[in-house]
Amino acid sequence: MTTCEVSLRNVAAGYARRPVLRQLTASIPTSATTAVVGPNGSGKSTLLSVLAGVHPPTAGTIERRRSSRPCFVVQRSAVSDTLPLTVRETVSMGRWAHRGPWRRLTAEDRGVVDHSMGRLGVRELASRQLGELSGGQRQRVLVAQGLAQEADLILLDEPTTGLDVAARESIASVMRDVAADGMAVVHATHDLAAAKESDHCLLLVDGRLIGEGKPRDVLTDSALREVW
Ligand SMILES: Nc1ncnc2c1ncn2[C@@H]1O[C@H](COP(=O)(O)OP(=O)(O)OP(=O)(O)O)[C@@H](O)[C@H]1O
Repeated sequence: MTTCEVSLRNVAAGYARRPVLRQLTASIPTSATTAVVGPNGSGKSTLLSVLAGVHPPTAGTIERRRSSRPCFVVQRSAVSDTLPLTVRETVSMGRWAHRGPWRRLTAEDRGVVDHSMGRLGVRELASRQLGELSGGQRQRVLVAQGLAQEADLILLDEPTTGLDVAARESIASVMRDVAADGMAVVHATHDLAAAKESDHCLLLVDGRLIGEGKPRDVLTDSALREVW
């Protein structure tokens, strides 16, 4: 039986005078990957921000099974190129929620940081500056930072956009592995192939949920023709 990590009921959210999500009722399963799919402007990033707790809903309820802080990996363009940070420092920031920014990392923290870099294949880049990496390398570093948080709920906004096939496959395989470890992984994506490989899928159009379930049942040819 599927365990529900997050349960949203009649959730509404938006910006100033612009309502975006409307009457959204959906479940995010534990130990599974969930793809959030929909056209530009359909509300995918807004939904992720609501799940991350950084954007408060204006109506409805959101129930979490576990109370740890969610990890939110934003699109790589949202992270400044100019920050003078190495890859190791960037991934270590994932431990701040556990230690605070001014406390020294413990041996356990350093182990988690090394393990997270290893999972994403960026350990050999550890002493490089974030700003001098390629887009795909940076994106893998940001996902490693997310993993270092050891959150139960991982939210990734378009984690594979603009990446080559190898980098896409490496991120997809990490998402499957961390889901198998018991986490709930949610990714907003325009990559229908990646969405189809997910365990669960939410299809959004104009802020409304028009399909939820197994990708093969939601992303049918007729649904895709209708939406795009
Ligand atoms: N900070 C903001 N202030 C005002 N409106 C916003 C803001 N962010 C997003 N919106 C609006 O909310 C709507 C949903 O945007 P959102 O970014 O959630 O969609 P999306 O499905 O993630 O789009 P995309 O596929 O283009 O990334 C859009 O109409 C957008 O213009």
